[in-house]
Amino acid sequence: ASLRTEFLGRQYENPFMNASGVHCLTIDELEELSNSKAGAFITKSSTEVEREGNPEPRYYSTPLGSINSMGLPNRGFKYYLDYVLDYQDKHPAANTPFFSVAGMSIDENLKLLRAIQDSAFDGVTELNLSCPNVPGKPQLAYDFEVTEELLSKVFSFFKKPLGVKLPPYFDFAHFDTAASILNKFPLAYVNCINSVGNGLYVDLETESVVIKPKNGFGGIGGEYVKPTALANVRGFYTRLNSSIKIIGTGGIRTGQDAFEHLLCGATMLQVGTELYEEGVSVFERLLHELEDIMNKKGYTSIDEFRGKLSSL
Ligand SMILES: O=C(O)c1[nH]c(=O)[nH]c(=O)c1I
Repeated sequence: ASLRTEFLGRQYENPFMNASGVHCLTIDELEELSNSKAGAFITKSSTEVEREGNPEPRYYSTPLGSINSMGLPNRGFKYYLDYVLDYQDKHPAANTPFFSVAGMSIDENLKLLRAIQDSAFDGVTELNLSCPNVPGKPQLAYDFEVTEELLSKVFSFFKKPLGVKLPPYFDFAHFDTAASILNKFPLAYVNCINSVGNGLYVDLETESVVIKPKNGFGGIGGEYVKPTALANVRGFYTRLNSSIKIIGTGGIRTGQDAFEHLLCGATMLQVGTELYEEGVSVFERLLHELEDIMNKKGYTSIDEFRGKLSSL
């Protein structure tokens, strides 16, 4: 079976990539991703100015996943733009890394996107509308009016491929409203889901929370979130114009999880918690496990089953 994937007119050896935020804060981490079996990779969401992020401990792994309240630490927009432009020059034949942006305000998002539009960047941009961990900042994509206002301003000038990173939704009315807004714009894709916001993990021994920021509240990832991730992938796959592709993120720990996301309609697949725990070797394991499942089922390409989830 072949895992070759076409996404936004570009060919990828396989659909796997890192979830923004994991293993992508420094050039060393980005280079390790570039040299791994990942089909693609993406930078840490950046803001105009470098950020320390929240006080530690701010990430904690559990048997079933993870909780994080990193607080948008990043080296600043210029650090990542310089990296991706340098990457384009050094690897003219390869696919340029994806670039993630998470401005702290509408104006900052517009400023960063204008800079990308005016630059030589020829890759795909991901606008993060769903960071749950900046104290005092609600997740943009839970405010439908602001989301629509931002996207209409963005698409008045941004002409390069742009996707949005969405938080999980939990109500059909929200799927319907979000999709009706997103369908108004020439979006390249939606990425479902970001971590499930503001969960709480308790340590029995210490009778305490496990991360310092926000009294222990943080975004949940890993096995806990797969049913929600699959529901959001499927919910948008069945509501959005077919021109808007889906990136599936959330709970991908095995080839089986990857297969399920593809069956629900995902094209690219992002790995967060499992990559954090296992390192970049996770990609080799995942693509072999996915290939084995496809061979057992008699599929030679992903196109044969993508989106073909049956109802009863
Ligand atoms: O705390 C973070 O840095 C963070 N953590 C997440 O789980 N998702 C996000 O989009 C972000 I920007």
